[in-house]
Amino acid sequence: MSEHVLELQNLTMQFGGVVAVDDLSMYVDKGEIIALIGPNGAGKTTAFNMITGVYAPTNGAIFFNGEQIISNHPQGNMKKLYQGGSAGKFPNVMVKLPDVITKLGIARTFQNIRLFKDLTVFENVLIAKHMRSKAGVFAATFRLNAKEERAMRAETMRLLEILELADLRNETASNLPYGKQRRLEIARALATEPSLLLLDEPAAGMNPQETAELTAFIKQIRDDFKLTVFMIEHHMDLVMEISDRIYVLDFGKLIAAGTPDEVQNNQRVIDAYLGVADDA
Ligand SMILES: Nc1ncnc2c1ncn2[C@@H]1O[C@H](COP(=O)(O)OP(=O)(O)OP(=O)(O)O)[C@@H](O)[C@H]1O
Repeated sequence: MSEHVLELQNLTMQFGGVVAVDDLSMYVDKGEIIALIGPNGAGKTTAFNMITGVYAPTNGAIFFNGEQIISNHPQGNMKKLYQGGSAGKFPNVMVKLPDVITKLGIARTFQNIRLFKDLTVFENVLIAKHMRSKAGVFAATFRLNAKEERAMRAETMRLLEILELADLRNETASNLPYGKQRRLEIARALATEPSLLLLDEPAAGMNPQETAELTAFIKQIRDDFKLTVFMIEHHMDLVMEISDRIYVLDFGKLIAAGTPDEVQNNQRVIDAYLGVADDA
């Protein structure tokens, strides 16, 4: 049994003959900010998609707080096609859908911002809150539980205040400046009360000023919400400043892991990635 908040064991994701993630093993500990980096197409988002139940891995297992939550081995046609490692190591099959993963306490944001663009800031966060509620969105829609609904509205307001979005609560999401949309996306993730927050390129499209603000913001929410943060990011300034440890993927394979100093000085990483990263 693992004691890590998140542990991936020999994860492989194969799309037909394409091995997107190849035998990836790694862990994230409580309170850490961990970055997953690598060139375009290295398999980073695919790794997030396996952790959050979007894809069932072709092989391997995922543990959350020491408990196995996902496990699989090549099945059907994939038995012949399989090119990853560690075949035969994971006999049991355990699959979970994204909403179940969310309820366990793992939340994520996406590379392309996914908000309800025509709804207000408040409504966007309130809907995310319902994801975690016992009564669910159905009950909320038909006002089946007025007391719970009131509590959720109050919690939504409190969250917006902490994240400095309260003044914008009645603004339509699509009218927000880009940096605030990203912040709202993170607010939506936090509304589901996660203990582990996955951020997929949170600084994508941001200018240096917005990136610097985001760096401080991620540290702040890690502390305020007692989170563990696992993020994919191309902005090396942000990654090097904020990360406790960094994992580097290249063509689906883990090529390095270590502190920012260790990774920056790793020749394999320099060859594979860092030389081009700042242009990304
Ligand atoms: N649903 C899918 N079907 C087929 N191939 C896929 C699918 N999703 C991802 N891939 C392939 O898997 C590989 C890894 O893609 P992925 O998006 O995980 O990389 P990435 O490291 O997140 O890249 P980027 O930094 O550009 O976002 C790529 O070759 C991609 O084309």
